[in-house]
Parts: sequence; structure tokens; C-alpha cells
Amino acid sequence: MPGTVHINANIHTPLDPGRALAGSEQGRVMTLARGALWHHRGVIKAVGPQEEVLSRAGDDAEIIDCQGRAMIPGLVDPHTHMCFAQTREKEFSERIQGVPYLEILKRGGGILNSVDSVRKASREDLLKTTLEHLDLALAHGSTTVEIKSGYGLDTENELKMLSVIELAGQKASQDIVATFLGAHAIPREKKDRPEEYVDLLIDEMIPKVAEQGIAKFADVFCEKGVFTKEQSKRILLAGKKHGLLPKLHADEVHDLGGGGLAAQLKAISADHLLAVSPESIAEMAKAQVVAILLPATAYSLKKPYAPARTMLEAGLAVALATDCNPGSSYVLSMAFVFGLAVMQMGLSLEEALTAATLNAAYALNLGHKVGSLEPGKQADFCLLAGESPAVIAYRAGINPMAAVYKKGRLAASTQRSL
Ligand SMILES: N=CN[C@@H](CCC(=O)O)C(=O)O
Ligand SMILES: [Zn+2]
Repeated sequence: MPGTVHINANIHTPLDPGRALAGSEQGRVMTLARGALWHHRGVIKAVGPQEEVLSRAGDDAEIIDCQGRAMIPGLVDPHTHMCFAQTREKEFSERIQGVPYLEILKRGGGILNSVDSVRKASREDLLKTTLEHLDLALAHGSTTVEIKSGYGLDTENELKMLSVIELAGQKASQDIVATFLGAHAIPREKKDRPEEYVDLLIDEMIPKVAEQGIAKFADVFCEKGVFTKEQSKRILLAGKKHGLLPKLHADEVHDLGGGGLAAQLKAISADHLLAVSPESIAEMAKAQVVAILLPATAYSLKKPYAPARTMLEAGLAVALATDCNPGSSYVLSMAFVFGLAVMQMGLSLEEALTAATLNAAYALNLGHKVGSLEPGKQADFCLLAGESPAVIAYRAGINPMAAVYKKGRLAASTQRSL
């Protein structure tokens, strides 16, 4: 059985040069009217003009008619905190009345409330919530998702979170990538002794996380009142020594030079960057650090969006993510994030598509496997409820996915004819 051919699709995909597409390259997307995609055993065999692909696949292939819908690569969400126990609606109400996000954390709420509930939660309960989040993300097109720890803030609970994230990866349809974020906040018990917590991270937590073998990356929330630039550097260097590649929550509220630090450490990504300086942007471009932008967080925190156009002009590769978490962005839809990027940050549809697929894949070291529709990559793709990716921003507020395929299998669908 030579697999399945999806015919009559308007195909839109970035083409993979073996790295993220940066600067003026980011908007280069291949489009193909009446295209076809042939896959077998979860892997793409061919993408091209319909007649050509059909003749290569042979007479025995199953045929599925996409009815002129747009086909794009499965979306990649490279920054989430979707493993948590309880939402924080009360805090959201406070924030929209003007209480700043960092003020809530300073008062012992915010992230620290999530830590209280995650420490109390059983593995089963955490898994249940995480899987519910993953199902919703899948329905909105996310076929690959990164999930961070960071609501345990002690060795036992950080390892617990990472083991739940691993289990979620075994049970969910998506590919899941785990990141260790023990440096998400200073836990209550170390409030007056932050250096002691940094030592604990370096001497105990990072070695144990590395030994556990689930996390691929280490991340730090480098921010005023959280971790300083110097502490962030020490933690990420210790992670690197143990094989955890660095990522950084950088310049989200204040410019601490986090983007520059990410460049210095050759981090795979620097994320947020709402307050990043032009100097840090230039350093990131030189070091080829992917800028992961999280516009749903700017939306939820009512802050100015990250300077995406300046970044592209400086030659940076931009990726997009939901940042799904119970505080600053309870958003699971990459489609919503795509819409914000186009409507609020000035990305073209093509730049946003690359940001949500290929560049997001490279920000997780998965560019060889996912992020574009090309032979040899996984057959992860979305059919849109429209003829082009414009529909994702155009039909705001509804789910623009007609169907989501993971490794060639229909994983979620909103339309009966598929
Ligand atoms: N800013 C730091 N961490 C998360 C928010 C986590 C939370 O508030 O629970 C973020 O990326 O926005
Ligand atoms: Zn985050």
C-alpha cells in the first residue's frame, strides 16, 4: 500500500534551507495551487503539482480530496507553560483593573500561586489538565508543542512536572519537547535568600534534571525582581555543562540586556523581548538566536507588542508561540497568535506562517523533522477553512482549522466532509 495522496490543495509552506529563515528571507513561502501531498507511514514522500504527485504515488494510493482548501505545515508552539494545576482568573481581573503583573508576583501571588497548587497536585491531576490543554491546542493546529516546568521550584516537584510532561508526550497526539524552568521565580521558602536558591538550582536541580533525561533545554526568567542577568548566566552555563541547551525569558517587562545575554551564550532562542534594546537585537542577529515572540502575552498584559519589524530588518529570525500559562497568557491557539502577529505586529502572512512553523521548529532543534511540507519530514499538516493562510487572521475568533493531521493521520477536524 503506497500511502495516501491529498489532492486539490492550495499548498503554502516555507522551504527549509537547514536553518531558520531570517530577515528578508522570512517571507519566502512556496505556494502551489491544485497541489498534492503524498505521505506513507507518517512521512512525506512528495509535494508538488497534483498530476505529477499522483503519477509518482501510483494507482494503489488512497486519494483524499482537499476541495481547494489551503494546506500548511502543522503549527509548532515553541513556548508554553501548559502543565499547571489551577487557573488564576482572580489575578486576571486584578490585572485588567491596573495591578501590574510583576507587582502581583512581588506580593507573593502570580507564579507562586501556581507553585502552591502544582506542589499539592497529584501526577494524575496534572496530566489530566495538560492533556486537556494539548487537545485544545491540537484542534487549533499545534502538532508540536514545547512545555516548560517551573511551577515546582524544588527538586521533587520540578522532576514531577517533567515526568508528567514526558507522560503527556506519550499520550497526546503531538510531539512534545520539555524544558526545565526551575529558574522561573524565587520560591517562598527562599524569598530572603535568593542566592541560596540559585546555588540549589546549580548544585542539585540541574544535575538531577539532566540525569532524569527528559528536558532538552534550560530556561530562566531574567527580569527585575526575579533572576538578574548574572544569575541567569550562571544558571544557563550550568545547564549547558549538563547538556541542557539555553533558552531565555528575556526583556519581557524591563530591558536587562537579556537578548544580549542569549547571544553571548549562543542560546537557541530568546523569548518575549517586548522591551528589548536595538543593541541586543543586533547581537542576537549576529549569534543567530531565534526571537520567539509571544503576542498573546502582550495582549493579556496590555503592553506594547515586541518590535517584530525592527527585528526582521536587523536580520533576525522570528518565531511565534502562545506562552500558554495561567497568568500572563491563558491562550492555547497558535491561530490567534498568528492573527495578532499579522494585525498588531505588522508581519506579512508569509512571515507569520514561517514564524509559526519552520522558525518555531528550529527554535526547538526540530527543523530536520517538522516545520515545512517537504519529502522526508513528518506528515504534519493543517487544512484551513479557506483557500489561503489569510483566513487565519481574517476569520478572527473562530477556529480556522478544517482538519489537523499528525504523522499522516487525521488528529482533529471541525468539518464533517473530512
Ligand atoms: N514571565 C514569566 N513566565 C510566564 C508567565 C508564568 C505565569 O505567570 O504563570 C511567561 O512567560 O509569561
Ligand atoms: Zn514563558
